[in-house]
Amino acid sequence: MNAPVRVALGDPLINPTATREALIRFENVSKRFAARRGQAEVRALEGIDLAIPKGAIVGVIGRSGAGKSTLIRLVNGLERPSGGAVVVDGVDVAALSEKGLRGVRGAIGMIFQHFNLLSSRTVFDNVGLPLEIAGASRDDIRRAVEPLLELVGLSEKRDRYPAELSGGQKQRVGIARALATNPKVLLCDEATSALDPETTSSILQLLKRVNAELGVTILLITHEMPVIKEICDRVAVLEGGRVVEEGDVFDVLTRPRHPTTASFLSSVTGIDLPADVTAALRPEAVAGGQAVVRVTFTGENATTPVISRLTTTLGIDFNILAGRIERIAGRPFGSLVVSLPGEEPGLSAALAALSQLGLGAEVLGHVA
Ligand SMILES: Nc1ncnc2c1ncn2[C@@H]1O[C@H](COP(=O)(O)OP(=O)(O)OP(=O)(O)O)[C@@H](O)[C@H]1O
Repeated sequence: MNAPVRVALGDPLINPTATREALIRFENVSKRFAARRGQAEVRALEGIDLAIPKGAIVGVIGRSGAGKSTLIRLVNGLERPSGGAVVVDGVDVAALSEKGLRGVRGAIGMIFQHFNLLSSRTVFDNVGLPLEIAGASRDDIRRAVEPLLELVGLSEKRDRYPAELSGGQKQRVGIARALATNPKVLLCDEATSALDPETTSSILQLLKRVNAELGVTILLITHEMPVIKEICDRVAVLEGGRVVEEGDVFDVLTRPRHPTTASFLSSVTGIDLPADVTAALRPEAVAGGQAVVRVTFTGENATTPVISRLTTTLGIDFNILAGRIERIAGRPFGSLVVSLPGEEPGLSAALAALSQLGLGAEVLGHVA
């Protein structure tokens, strides 16, 4: 028998600045792109109802073509909805004129997958650009830009040009520029998709700081579940232009209700079984064989040694085939794959006992 698994628990990490009050609200929003030259009309978004709480970091995940870019571009009026309302800080941006939109855009910063920096301008001048456009004085620009360069760790690169920077540094410039007008909202359009995993992590940590220290509400779109897992408080899953699942990140990632969500999850909460076990798995019970069961446990039920509870309660030994403990939204989530006697009624009794302990249990298959 392997040693009991002990899980050290901290308090759930809840973003202290997030409130229930919505800063952005999508109300029954639809977006259609008109038919063009032999192409049918595209229904990019349908019936979107979504609230982005003030101070939260909210992620929208979906596959290519799900409607993520369209959704985020509705917030700053880069796209207009075909129906419904997009309310930002009490203002329906869909109802604004171009002039009205320019006013609202100052309160909304945006960063992009490919950074969108001006190659002929230095780091300092890229960051100061939105203020320059707004007519700020050179002194005011300096007073705003210098602390932002400090925040993103690029004070020493202020006179460099984008071509002299790494991808991560370019995105840091993008973030500083997006913050120059002191926005309430930061929109992130696949902001880490062009970066390697380590750089992605450092940019996500920077976004977390921006949220915590400046109180900026963040709405990000991504096709990568690890991004959601690392920094978001809430997540919405978009599929075919509709929100198919939405909620607190820990709840959605540990108890996905929609198959699309589940399919995104294998990279963050799945376990790779040993190849010989995978190859031997069969759907039906094998006489005298073992059932392969995935047992999951969350922060609430992981305070005591999971394995010893199972053996003392169930009175049976079993083998651990694989296991891993994740942190999702700052809270522990563990998965163990075990094999135990697969014949009935013993198997059903074991599954019922696992459930009574508050543990998730899913039979993955059977082996001889
Ligand atoms: N300007 C446009 N004209 C016509 N169709 C469009 C336009 N913009 C987007 N679409 C269509 O709307 C749907 C949603 O596109 P969108 O770019 O929002 O998806 P996405 O989830 O961001 O995809 P990706 O991850 O590939 O960027 C797609 O079918 C796309 O082809």
